[in-house]
Amino acid sequence: NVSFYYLKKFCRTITSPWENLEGLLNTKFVSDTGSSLEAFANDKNDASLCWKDIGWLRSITSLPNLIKGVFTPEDAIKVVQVGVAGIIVSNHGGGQLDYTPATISVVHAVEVKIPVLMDGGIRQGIDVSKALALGAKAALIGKPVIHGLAAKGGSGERRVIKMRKDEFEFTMAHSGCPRVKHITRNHVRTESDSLHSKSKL
Ligand SMILES: Cc1cc2nc3c(=O)[nH]c(=O)nc-3n(C[C@H](O)[C@H](O)[C@H](O)COP(=O)(O)O)c2cc1C
Repeated sequence: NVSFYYLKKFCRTITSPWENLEGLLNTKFVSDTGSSLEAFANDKNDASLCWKDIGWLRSITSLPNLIKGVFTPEDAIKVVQVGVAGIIVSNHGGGQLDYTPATISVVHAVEVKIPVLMDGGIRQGIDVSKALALGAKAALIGKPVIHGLAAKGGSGERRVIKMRKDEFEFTMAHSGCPRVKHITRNHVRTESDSLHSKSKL
């Protein structure tokens, strides 16, 4: 069974020693009291982080800052006020809190003048088209790339990205969009569009 094989490979990857962190932290796993990796992650999370810290972040780099995890129009307005280069609409791949809405269902509501990117649940090239049609400048991919890496290493990652790119181009060709700029809001219909058109009848 191919998927079981990939799953086994994936599990082996995530439970093997964290070679990229070798020498930076103790990679020993202690199952009953939590791993040292967990302690490391907790140590890096600062619960006192707040909006004013964005100004400090901007002051220490000339690179463009993007704020990820924005989900509501209210937060998007705050992000614009603190002056970053862009927003990533994200629910962190659903990994933080169950029952958060799918990002594809909220991306259209984040209407700001800075670029809006989105991630979460991009599984086929057509999902990229949907995200762009709903106002995103770009769609980002998380877990599928990791699955490619687990299955076949670097070539697996490249293969996943190529597949998504080919599917995206296929979608564009079949919806009459020779260029990305030709993808418009009219290329998708959402549940709320259907409700509006019903109420007009
Ligand atoms: C192994 C793994 C680790 C992640 N770590 C972080 C993280 O430290 N911070 C964060 O904001 N998002 C993190 N994410 C979420 C991704 O950045 C991204 O938002 C998400 O994977 C996109 O959704 P998708 O996986 O459905 O494509 C992580 C995701 C995975 C799979």
